[in-house]
Amino acid sequence: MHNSIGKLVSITIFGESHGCIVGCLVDGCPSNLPLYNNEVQQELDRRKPGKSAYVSQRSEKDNVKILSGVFNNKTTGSPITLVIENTDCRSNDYFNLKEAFRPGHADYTYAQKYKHRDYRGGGRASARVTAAVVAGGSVSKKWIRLNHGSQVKGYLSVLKDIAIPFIHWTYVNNNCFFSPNISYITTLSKQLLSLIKTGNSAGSRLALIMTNLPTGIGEPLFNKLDASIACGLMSLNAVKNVDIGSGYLSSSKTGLELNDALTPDGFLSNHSGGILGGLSTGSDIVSFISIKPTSSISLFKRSVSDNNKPVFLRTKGRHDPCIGIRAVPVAEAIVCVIIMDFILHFHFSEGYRNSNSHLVHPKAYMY
Ligand SMILES: Cc1cc2nc3c(=O)[nH]c(=O)nc-3n(C[C@H](O)[C@H](O)[C@H](O)COP(=O)(O)O)c2cc1C
Ligand SMILES: C=C(O[C@@H]1CC(C(=O)O)=C[C@@H](OP(=O)(O)O)[C@H]1O)C(=O)O
Repeated sequence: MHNSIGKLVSITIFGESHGCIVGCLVDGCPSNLPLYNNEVQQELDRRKPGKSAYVSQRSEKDNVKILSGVFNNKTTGSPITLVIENTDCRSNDYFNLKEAFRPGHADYTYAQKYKHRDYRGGGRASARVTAAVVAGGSVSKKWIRLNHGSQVKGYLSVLKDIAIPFIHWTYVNNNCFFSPNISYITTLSKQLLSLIKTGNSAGSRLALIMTNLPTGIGEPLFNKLDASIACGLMSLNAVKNVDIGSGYLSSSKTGLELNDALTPDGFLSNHSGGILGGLSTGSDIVSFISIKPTSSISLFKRSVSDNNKPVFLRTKGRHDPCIGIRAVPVAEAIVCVIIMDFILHFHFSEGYRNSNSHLVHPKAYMY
């Protein structure tokens, strides 16, 4: 099992949904980064379940403990260990999955590979472990902001067939959908409540914007910035597609339409999503992810038992009707780790040492 991501700075996550804890080891964070417990907690509070009628009703406080790597509220340069206790598990809900596989979850594939599966709440395959990603990512989030003024921000852009037009960032953290448009709250609420009532779930799409990045971060050819961002995002539970800039729409465009023209003041558009040749252009990096509907639904569906007998299965437990809502802080967190890793690499590059040549910040456009 591959539990780490990142090279110069990395996070390694551990724990299961219904075990004692989940946690994260952050290795390679430079010393002297001011880090307070409440900063990590703030990020965890954005993600935790049980906060509204529109998410999993599992009631986890997600209180984080910093066990190592921080002394007098500053990082020491040694590994940072962050742990979060699991306090609201109801493992009995999962006993029917001991010998049968939920359609759409990881039960079947884990059983095939490991031959010994923790079926309680999805075990290691549960998005409970994304709490650990958010805790670890909060360290990178702070580091990139303090050292480069860079930020990674996400929002819900589509819920099933409802496209949510972006209005302003101020709305995003002030409603329980991470919606950038306050006039859509009633529509989103109605859609979700009717899905919850019928025991069904919905897919979604998130937008992620990375601002104020140095020009030239990334590592062509096999560690391109876009490839690494996509790898981080696709590593998250339930993410089925990543677009960078115009993404899949690029295939239906002409060169004249898609090429971002350059002027002495910078780029005139950002169809590239802020990345050319695997390196950042200095424009905002723009990415979208598509997330599948929650597989654990309370409607019956055909499946098989582990001795390959047909069964008709519905899932118990407390599940998110739409994963994308709580995935916003998770997606931000993993991208922060990747960006910090590349910025650390960038510190060894010519572009960084000869900062009079390439470190200009051209005009950055969001779309
Ligand atoms: C924030 C978040 C919350 C999730 N909540 C649930 C959930 O409540 N129930 C569920 O079945 N899947 C949920 N998932 C998705 C599963 O964890 C995921 O589908 C499963 O691990 C199988 O992996 P895959 O979808 O990437 O193939 C969630 C994912 C994320 C990112
Ligand atoms: C616990 C969390 O999310 C869980 C993710 C999840 C899954 O299958 O991914 C299934 C549910 O677990 P349970 O059935 O034990 O409530 C969610 O609640 C969390 O995000 O902290």
